[in-house]
Amino acid sequence: MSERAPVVTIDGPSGAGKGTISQLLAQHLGWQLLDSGAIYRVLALAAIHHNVELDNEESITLLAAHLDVKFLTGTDKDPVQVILEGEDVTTDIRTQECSNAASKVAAFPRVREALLRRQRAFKTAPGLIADGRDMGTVVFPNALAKLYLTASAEERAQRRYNQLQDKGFDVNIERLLSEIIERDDRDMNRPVAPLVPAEDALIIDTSGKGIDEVLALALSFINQKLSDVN
Ligand SMILES: Nc1ncnc2c1ncn2[C@@H]1O[C@H](COP(=O)(O)OP(=O)(O)O)[C@@H](O)[C@H]1O
Ligand SMILES: Nc1ccn([C@@H]2O[C@H](COP(=O)(O)OP(=O)(O)O)[C@@H](O)[C@H]2O)c(=O)n1
Repeated sequence: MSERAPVVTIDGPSGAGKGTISQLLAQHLGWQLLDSGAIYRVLALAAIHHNVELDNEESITLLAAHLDVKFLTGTDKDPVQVILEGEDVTTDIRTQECSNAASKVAAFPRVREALLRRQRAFKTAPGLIADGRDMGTVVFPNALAKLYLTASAEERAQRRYNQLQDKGFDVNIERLLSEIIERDDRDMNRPVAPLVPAEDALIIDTSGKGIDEVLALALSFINQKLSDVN
């Protein structure tokens, strides 16, 4: 692990474009990528597989401490392949059930604590792009550049609807919108590591902006920060 590897954090609510921009940045810069949401999703799936109640903080914390998850290089469609206890769960963790369950288990302080070291271990040379909800506020407070992406709930629900349909899931836009609003509310109002922009984050409202435009804004901010330290 490198103490000096630069970190760029990308936080924000569901469907804001974090995963897309993080993958493009990681490719462009040749840096590591941490999809922290995938860790909470895998934990939720493990709880469901092992019949652990989602409201039992102690059992979920134990599961988090012993979570057997691997992230492998995937395909163009799914650049990261997620393996839980030897099983490929790349698609399974993207269901609406798993999204909602992830946001429930993520609200427990001890669960978050148990996953901290695992997330920080992703910081290796030449640098890290960290995607999540508390990357710039809690996990990497000294990050070189912090971005906070957002968009209207309606636009985020529409994007997620298109994305899930493309993956072959059967989805309902009204349900998706109400679940996104409910999940935003839970993520923003939990007692630990709530979803909030870091004080020094650049906030980008991606409503009405294309992916290329958001990427260009992010890259110019990161390049400025990189040139400030060199
Ligand atoms: N600026 C954008 N404009 C339009 N669609 C976008 C934009 N950013 C991302 N998307 C699309 O929205 C969907 C959700 O984006 P994603 O990156 O998974 O969001 P998040 O990681 O914040 O939940 C993806 O299908 C992606 O291609
Ligand atoms: N750093 C993070 C990342 C995700 N999460 C939780 O995990 C859930 C799923 O995260 P995600 O990033 O995969 O979700 P999407 O933005 O892809 O919808 C979120 O709703 C959060 O509750 C978190 O608490 N902290």
